Amino acid sequence: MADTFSLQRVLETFRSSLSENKEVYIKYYIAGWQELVSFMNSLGNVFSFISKDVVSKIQILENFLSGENGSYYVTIQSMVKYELDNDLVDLTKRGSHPESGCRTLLRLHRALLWLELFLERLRTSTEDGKTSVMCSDAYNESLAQHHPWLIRKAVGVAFCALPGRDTFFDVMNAGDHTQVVALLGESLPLIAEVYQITEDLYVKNHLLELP
Ligand SMILES: CCCCCCCCCCCCC/C=C/[C@@H](O)[C@H](COP(=O)(O)O)NC(=O)CCCCCCCCCCCCCCC
Repeated sequence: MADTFSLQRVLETFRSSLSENKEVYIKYYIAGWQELVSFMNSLGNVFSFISKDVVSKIQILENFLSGENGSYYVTIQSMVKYELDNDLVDLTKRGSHPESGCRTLLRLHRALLWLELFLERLRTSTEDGKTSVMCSDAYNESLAQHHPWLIRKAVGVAFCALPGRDTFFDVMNAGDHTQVVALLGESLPLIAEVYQITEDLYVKNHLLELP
């Protein structure tokens, strides 16, 4: 993996994560997150408490994928079926399976909604738009409701350290601003589709509130 972030690569990994019959490959789903983490790291140390959490969740899923039952973890769909069929998920309170694939992926899934909302704001923003406001509005509409007060406060502080819109567009490495906006327009439907497929699967299996 190259060390400079590119929005194009995020787009490609999320595109690869969708199978022909609309299942979601965990391998590419977490690769997409890995790209986003490297982007966040390039923005500074204030974000390291966030990236550490994402990295540990990526790691949990990677361990399942490369473990002896890895073949059940190829897609989100196969993981859900396997873990539920084998009672490997703590459904109502934390017990003997505190780090199931289902609950770990749910955390990333909720964050994917934040990403979608944030990128949509960024895409449609005007030159005087403030990334910190876009970020926190998107956060309040999504992830914030799942986070306790202390985390919300820490996240609020991190948002204040975000670079402005111009710098943000530049570090995405996707050409000039018009090109970034175009690429965002291309990426967003894909991210939204991956989100929706996962959401429907989790709704169907009553997994949206996993502890
Ligand atoms: C570039 C701006 C970065 C702003 C990131 C905004 C999202 C805020 C997420 C805050 C997470 C706080 C850290 C702790 C979280 C955990 O408590 C909590 C619960 O986990 P648990 O049930 O195992 O305890 N974890 C989570 O909710 C998962 C959080 C995942 C956050 C992912 C954020 C990735 C940001 C990627 C930035 C990419 C920018 C877009 C560029 C194209």
